[in-house]
Amino acid sequence: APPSLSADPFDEEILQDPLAFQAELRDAGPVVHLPRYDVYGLARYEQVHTALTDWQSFQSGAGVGLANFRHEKPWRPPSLLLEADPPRHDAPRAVLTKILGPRALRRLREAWHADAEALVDEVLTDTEFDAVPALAQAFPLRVFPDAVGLPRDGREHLLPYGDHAFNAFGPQNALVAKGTPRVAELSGRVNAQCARDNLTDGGFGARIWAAADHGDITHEQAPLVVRSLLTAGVDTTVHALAAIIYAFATHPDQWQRLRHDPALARVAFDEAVRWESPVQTFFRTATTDVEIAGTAIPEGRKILMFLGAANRDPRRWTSPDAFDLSRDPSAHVGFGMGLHQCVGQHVARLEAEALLTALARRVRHIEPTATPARHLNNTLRSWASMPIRIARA
Ligand code: HEM
Ligand SMILES: O=C(O)c1ccc(C2CC2)cc1
Repeated sequence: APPSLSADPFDEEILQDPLAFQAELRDAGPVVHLPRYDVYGLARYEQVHTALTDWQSFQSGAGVGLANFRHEKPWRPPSLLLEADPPRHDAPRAVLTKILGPRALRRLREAWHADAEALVDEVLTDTEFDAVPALAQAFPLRVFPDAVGLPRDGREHLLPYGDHAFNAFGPQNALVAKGTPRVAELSGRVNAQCARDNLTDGGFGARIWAAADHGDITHEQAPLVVRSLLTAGVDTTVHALAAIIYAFATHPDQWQRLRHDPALARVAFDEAVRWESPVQTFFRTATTDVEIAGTAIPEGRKILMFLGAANRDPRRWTSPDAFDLSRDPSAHVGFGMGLHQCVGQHVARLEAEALLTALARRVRHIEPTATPARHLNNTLRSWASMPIRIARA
């Protein structure tokens, strides 16, 4: 039988600072039973990579949270991408691959770089501010809803909706209870924003509906595919941008490297996603009795993949805890891997590149002015506030 650890991975102390627990998990073995939830934990890069790429043995269709959709009703209709396996997964995935691909984003590049410069100019009228609201939240909320084609009003529901959705992948703990009173209202608002007549022409949303007109997906599927963008596309990038700013505020030498070579913005984004892993965990369900690293996992059991732990596994990475722009972070699992690998990663990368390029030109020095405050979430590694001081270039 595999080793077991009695800790609760979703305990608030562990969510606040998960690194020691993740090291304990990795060292306990390639597969660790977690009796607290009767799930199997994978924290080493090799096993997480195996589970992510073997979608037949480790399925998403029973949900990618602790809840097993075969036994309990999901809190919302399952995603046609995240919580679907082939063949159901195929058409919606092909539609988003086209709409969110690097080529499709070329038309946004110039506008997003200009928006980033405008925002940074506004923010830098002060030299001390909280980077979370001022930059990490402000920039995605300035460019992404417009790119989707959302109306101006009602955007304030996106962050709390996503925060609850990411909590809901975990157990029914206090973090989920915190969001429950607002679920009906938030869901109503977000679902309304997926309706065709609420989406402006040319945006990602209208293009999803046009794909239904073209017969690539059905008109019943279209609003759910738009919902995927609204669920996955806001909180993730907000916390990734916060992670990038935190990484550079605490590694001034790396900031100077970026300033001298702005082309490093792209690798800086992936290194920050590896180092912080804004999406920390996801589950899979054993499709049949399956074996991984010599451990038998019975059909129907949940497997908990610690993406953040895999991204800091010393068996895979040299000096994993270092934030280092000279490494090649491209094999990180911060966007998943294989069939379900993040289809929105190019959108996220473009947002980060635009903001980082604007900051690198204007800011000579960044430093924390107080201990930053974590925002706790069952799935997201996130920040509530990050007070910094900058020196203008
Ligand atoms: C830094 C920001 C982001 C991070 C860290 C992130 C992370 C991830 C991860 C780990 C997965 C794989 C889930 C799994 O294997 O079960 C994923 C899938 C997905 N992401 Fe992202 N994501 C980010 C940004 C975005 C954005 C901006 C969008 C939309 C524009 C998006 C849309 C999606 C969708 C639709 C899926 C499901 C893909 C599928 O199941 O085929 N993500 N993301
Ligand atoms: O399709 C969705 O609704 C969806 C929700 C959350 C994510 C997380 C991984 C970024 C991905 C997709």
